[in-house]
Amino acid sequence: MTQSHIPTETPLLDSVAGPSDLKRFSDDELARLSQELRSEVIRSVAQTGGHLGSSLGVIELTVAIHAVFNTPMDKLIWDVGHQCYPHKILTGRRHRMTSLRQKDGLSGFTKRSESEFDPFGAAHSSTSISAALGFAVGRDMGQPTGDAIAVIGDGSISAGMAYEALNNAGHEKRRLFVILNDNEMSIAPPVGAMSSYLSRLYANEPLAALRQMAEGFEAALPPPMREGAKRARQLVTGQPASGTLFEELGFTYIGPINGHDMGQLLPVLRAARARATGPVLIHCCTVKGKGYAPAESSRDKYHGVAKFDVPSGAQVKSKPNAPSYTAVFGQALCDIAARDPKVVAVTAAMPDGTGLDIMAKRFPARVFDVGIAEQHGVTFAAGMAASGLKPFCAIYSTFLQRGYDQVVHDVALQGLPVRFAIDRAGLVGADGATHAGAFDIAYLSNLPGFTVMAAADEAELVHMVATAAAHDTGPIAFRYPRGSGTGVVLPEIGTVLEIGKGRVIREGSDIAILSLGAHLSECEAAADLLAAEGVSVTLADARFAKPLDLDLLMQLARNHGALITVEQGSRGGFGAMVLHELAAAGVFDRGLAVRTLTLPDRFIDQASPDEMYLDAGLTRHDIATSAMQALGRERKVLGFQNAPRRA
Ligand SMILES: Cc1ncc(C[n+]2csc(CCOP(=O)(O)OP(=O)(O)O)c2C)c(N)n1
Ligand SMILES: CC(=O)[C@@H](O)[C@H](O)COP(=O)(O)O
Ligand SMILES: [Mg+2]
Repeated sequence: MTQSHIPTETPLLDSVAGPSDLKRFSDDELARLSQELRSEVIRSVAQTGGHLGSSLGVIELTVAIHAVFNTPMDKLIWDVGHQCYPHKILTGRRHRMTSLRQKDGLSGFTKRSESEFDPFGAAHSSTSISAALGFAVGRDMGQPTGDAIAVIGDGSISAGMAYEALNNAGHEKRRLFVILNDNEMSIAPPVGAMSSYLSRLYANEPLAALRQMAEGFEAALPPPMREGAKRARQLVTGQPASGTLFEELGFTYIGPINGHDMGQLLPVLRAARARATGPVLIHCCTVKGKGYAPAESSRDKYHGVAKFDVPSGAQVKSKPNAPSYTAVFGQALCDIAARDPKVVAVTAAMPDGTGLDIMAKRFPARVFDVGIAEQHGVTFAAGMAASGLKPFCAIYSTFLQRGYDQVVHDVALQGLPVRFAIDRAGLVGADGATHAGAFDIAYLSNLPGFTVMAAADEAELVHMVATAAAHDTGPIAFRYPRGSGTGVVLPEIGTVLEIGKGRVIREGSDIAILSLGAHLSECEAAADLLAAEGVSVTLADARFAKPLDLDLLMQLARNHGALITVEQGSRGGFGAMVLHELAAAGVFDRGLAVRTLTLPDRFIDQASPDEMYLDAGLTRHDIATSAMQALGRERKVLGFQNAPRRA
């Protein structure tokens, strides 16, 4: 710690090329740097959009950690990674911040391939403590790595995986730092007993001053804080080193401390770093959106924002021509819930993102927010289904991956009628590969007894919600993409679809395109391109990946020279199911040309959804080109390849 020496008019941030530069700043200068960093984050995210509120809440924490620890030798692991913008600025990526979340730009999360200061990639929550413990073991087994520090939010620590890691870390007793960034917010207001417990930890005024539970840490703190710590400990527990859940699990618990006060953060981190021999949990209280009034005063604390005007905080949002799939689902489910009191719904911490907020407003007692707990959410829904209720489990495709064994073991194996509403199916844009809904068709269609639907447009989605509500004989899922629908007229009330039946959209004779889900409009455009080339196309919407409409499939196979399947999903999904049936029926023996258009066998980097589908080879031109190739009319393909593509 040195005295302040840099003139106040000189921006400190300009002299920071990396975290090592922070070591020469005094504590006052680190506090000054924090303010500059806050302004920089606001200025930068105003131009790009992104996860602003969470990043503003960890400004001081980021500066303090980098000032005290020795990254990248020490491994700093941000849970979810959506709060890592100040970390990116301090770790040599300031000049690239205007590219955040765009094609070829900086990721909105931590990413190993992006920087040595991102030792572990993230975007799905609650993984940080496990990964940090892995690094700690690596260090203890001689790997060239230093301390491991996990920073995890109060929302993310509600997930089962975080408890599993705490449990294991408490048992391992290795030197490890967990910083609980408690801003009393998840995406939505936090829920659950753990959240209430954390609130109680600092609701008590003596604790709020400072709770310092270990003798060693007390001694290392400056005298005024030491006294406060002793008093707090005795007041609360009457005895040293026990009391909080974390301590019972084997951690040394420090806090709660004010995560925006460098006067508390720096000495506590220094003391912990100097003295820790086992796992330590430092409980920091922060404010989501801290220091930017529009964020602090908004309901969602500007968790995720579009580009915005800095003085007013007004976000630049384009006016969509059609309602979002999410809103259509939320309203359709609410309408059904109004008619059927057995309908209930489950969200894992995303009531607004899934559209369940609509039903929650009208039927609050029938919508269950379980916190970030997809695994529990699925089995909880299975239990409700077993009791005779009609649960809709609304989880993004990418996050349902977390609950896969529960889908298999608790739902499918028992044939329970849980309805899975799978939002964000397909490529989602700025959140990138971590959030792509790529795999659900594959991972659900292979399960015996599962019914899997995909909505071609928002009217179809309304029908699928009705179909799922009426389906009592086993699990059923329907998937739909992020963003606005196609603008079709919505039915007043959904029609229950015949299970396993597709529909023909237009009839032709040369080639059949069999689409599953929201790429139907792109297939229609491809059919138009082909028609302009003199190719007559039958276009069908499969509606069901499982059970497949075998009558329709065989009819398409019989009556056309080639068949193309198209889906917004990975290999191993709809196309694979079709190939399996075609092979079983022996159609290849009769010379049918088949192509399956899926996402490629690689992860697609962030960009706009259109750019991502272009990268994936799933544009109308790709579909038309494949069709021409399947028909053996190679020369015509050139025309399509040279045609302008969507940006
Ligand atoms: C497994 C998983 N489920 C859901 C999400 C969506 N999600 C991203 S951030 C977030 C809230 C995190 O809250 P917290 O950890 O308290 O961080 P804060 O934003 O408050 O800083 C949620 C639910 C996710 N990233 N991963
Ligand atoms: C960090 C995270 O996982 C969420 O905030 C996610 O970015 C939300 O995405 P949507 O905007 O699609 O709801
Ligand atoms: Mg939080």
